[in-house]
Amino acid sequence: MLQSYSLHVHSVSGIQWRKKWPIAPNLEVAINVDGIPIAQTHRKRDFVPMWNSLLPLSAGGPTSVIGLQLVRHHAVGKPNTCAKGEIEIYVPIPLKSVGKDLEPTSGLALIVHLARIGRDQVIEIAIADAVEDSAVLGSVPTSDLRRVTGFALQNSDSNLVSSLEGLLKSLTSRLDVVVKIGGVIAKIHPFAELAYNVLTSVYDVVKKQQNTDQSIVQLVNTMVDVYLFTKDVNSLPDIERIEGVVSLIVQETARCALFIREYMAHGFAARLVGQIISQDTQTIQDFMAAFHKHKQSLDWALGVHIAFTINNARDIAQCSLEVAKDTQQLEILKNLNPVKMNSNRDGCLPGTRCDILSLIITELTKPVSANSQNVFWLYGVAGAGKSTIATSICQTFNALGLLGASLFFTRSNEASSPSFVIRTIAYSLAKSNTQMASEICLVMHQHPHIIDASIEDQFQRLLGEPLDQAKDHIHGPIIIILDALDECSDPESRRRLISLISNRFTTLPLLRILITSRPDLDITAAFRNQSSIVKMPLDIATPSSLEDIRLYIDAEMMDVRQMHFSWDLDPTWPGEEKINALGTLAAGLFIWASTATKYLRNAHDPNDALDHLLKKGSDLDALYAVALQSTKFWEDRTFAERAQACLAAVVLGKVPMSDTTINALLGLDAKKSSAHVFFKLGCVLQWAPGKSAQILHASFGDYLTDHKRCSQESWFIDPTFWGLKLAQGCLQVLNTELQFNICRLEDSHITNTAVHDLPNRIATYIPAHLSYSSRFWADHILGAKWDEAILTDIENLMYNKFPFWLEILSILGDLGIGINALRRVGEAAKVNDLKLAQYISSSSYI
Ligand SMILES: Nc1ncnc2c1ncn2[C@@H]1O[C@H](COP(=O)(O)OP(=O)(O)OP(=O)(O)O)[C@@H](O)[C@H]1O
Repeated sequence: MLQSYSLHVHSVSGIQWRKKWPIAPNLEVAINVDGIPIAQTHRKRDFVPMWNSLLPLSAGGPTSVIGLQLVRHHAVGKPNTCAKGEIEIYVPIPLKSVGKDLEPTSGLALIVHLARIGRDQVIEIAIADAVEDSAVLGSVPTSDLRRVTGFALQNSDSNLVSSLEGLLKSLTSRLDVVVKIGGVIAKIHPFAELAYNVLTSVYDVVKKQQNTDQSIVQLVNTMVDVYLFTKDVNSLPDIERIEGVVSLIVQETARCALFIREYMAHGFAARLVGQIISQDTQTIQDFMAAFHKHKQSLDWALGVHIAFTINNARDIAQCSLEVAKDTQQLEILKNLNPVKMNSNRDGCLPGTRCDILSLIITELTKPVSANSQNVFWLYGVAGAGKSTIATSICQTFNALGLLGASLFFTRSNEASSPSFVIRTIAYSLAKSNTQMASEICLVMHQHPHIIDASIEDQFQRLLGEPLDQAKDHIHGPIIIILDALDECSDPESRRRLISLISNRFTTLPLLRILITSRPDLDITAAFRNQSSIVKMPLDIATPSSLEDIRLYIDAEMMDVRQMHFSWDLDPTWPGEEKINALGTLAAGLFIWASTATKYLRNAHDPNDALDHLLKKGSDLDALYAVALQSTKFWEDRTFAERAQACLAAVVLGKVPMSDTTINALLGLDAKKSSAHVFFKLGCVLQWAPGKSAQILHASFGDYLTDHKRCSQESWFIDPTFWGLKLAQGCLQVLNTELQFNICRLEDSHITNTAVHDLPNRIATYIPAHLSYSSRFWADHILGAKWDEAILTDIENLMYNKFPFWLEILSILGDLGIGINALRRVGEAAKVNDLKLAQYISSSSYI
């Protein structure tokens, strides 16, 4: 008798082509049953095709074999088979009869039908099974799910509930010991506290429930066993001795607690069904294995009395979030063209910001539910410490494997643009979760130009839909951090992003989004009345903020004393009274305390410098003035101008530049290098010879360029004046250094991708200052006041070097920048020089 089947041909993985074909091959899958051709998929022209074809099949008997061939079609000539494989429909397993029930026979076989099915079908089968069981037992003979659930609840083992209750009680009390003794150990405390809070909430749920699962009881039992060490460790030195292992254990506990909470939230019937899906079962086993391993490490560390750390805790149990390993997927994902915006700073000094960190962690890890608030906005004045808090949160969730994406915006980074945000989040999510990776790759396949779409479209296709599809494979919250949103471009450019965050991000309950920013008008206006956004001001005047700053100053003084070792300062220098006085002057502003202590570190005479600081008062501008004044640059007019130019390049530069690049732009030679300026500004700039110079804090750039705050000072940087100077520097570089075939390519007709050593050639022939000038000259020119000299420089570039400029942009992969720049300069030229404007508008058509 004929039996019908459906075959879903999805895609092919692991293809390695022998040759690099210039055109994607045309591929199809041909299907036969028992050697007879039955069907084929549509052809797909792709190196990694996805067919997604559903094909009906018929087979004659239990031994039928389905043959599948990957066939390549050519423009001319016959198609050829690249790969083939077979599946048997039935798998008979030979059995031997045992016992007395069966006659001995040689042909006894169990026939197994193996097929992959979807989650819905699994649930259907499980419910049908449960209904059948209940019918056999004669209690609830109905197919109604609710009644099946009720049946399952009534018949579950109440002993398990009480044993889980008992175990959780003892686990939380042991964890409480760790929270208390680990209170000041930053490595342990946030994780222990999170685990404690979550487990307490699980305990409350369990007390109310009438049922539970054996596997969860076993898991909690294993954890309790690991925490036996709390009985022996009563003193702080002891816990410090085993700090490394304990830190891993509490991280694991926090992860596990979050998983248990999500798992328990699904209700018994759903969990019963979930067992069949087995993903949760696998996760539970992974956790058990990890805890056993930690227990061994701990026993060893306690036994041999040495501190012991295991690197890479995440290797041990990759539980809820897995890394996308498929290299082909990674290749596809790279087309999202994401940007790197990681935090490269330190988190909070241990012992500071404890309350706010704990509050944020609790908010971000609240149970997933459709109507909970999932966007958390921390706002406060410049330098209050928001980004440092965001960094600590980022580190905490990264260690827990729950960090989905983190974007730390900075004004000096061209990547801090709204257009990169959604695709960078999508890329990071895909990298942290295999299911998300598959879903996003599918979107990229269906919408190859998605990164050129509007951010609303990108949101829907790259976040909304994939998260919805992958939701069953995501345990618990995924944390997204957007730090310093006010530094993401300007209010006009980020208008749609802000609206997306306040209206649409709140519809993604699986994501927990921490946003930090200054209370800029556009952001405040958008978030103010949005009920699904938790608003949290970072108040600098609270007693705990003041105490945190005092702690910070105290800790920083150790560095100051070390720097000034030749002064033989007392180990308690400058004494409690002066530390308190500095704390009072900082008035809750971390940036004041941080700049002040850096100033003391770099000062020639620490005692003099400290007295000077104490006299100046708490104004941040006054502090910056003290730091700048102390360089003594401003007494000599020529030197002052050079220092000002160097600072302007750092503050107005479109990307961070090294001292050598800045020298080339400003026409400074080695004797007058910008390095001399940067060397003396360690308390406000981050710089090392040959490395890029960046301001340590955005508020310093604000101060230097604010007419109202420092126009009377020699260091004031008027953006219109210095913007023009930088534009002139760029144009002079371009007019001198641009030339035909700058990278010495053998053939100028081939594409960039065909030049295998292009990166080496770029490094050799295009120095950083030439690349910077090519990309940003037009940005500096806009908003500046044109004069005769700059007009001559622009004309020179346009009439004499224009093709070479386009060539360099094309090599750098930045042609888009050139076209945009031309358009904007063309508009500005209309006001200044009509002939040039006409020339530019005709070049724009090239
Ligand atoms: N808890 C902390 N522990 C140690 N240092 C801190 C802490 N908070 C802030 N700082 C220091 O203070 C400086 C300013 O803090 P941060 O950059 O976090 O402020 P912010 O509120 O994000 O400022 P802005 O809004 O201007 O970006 C940091 O560079 C850091 O050195």
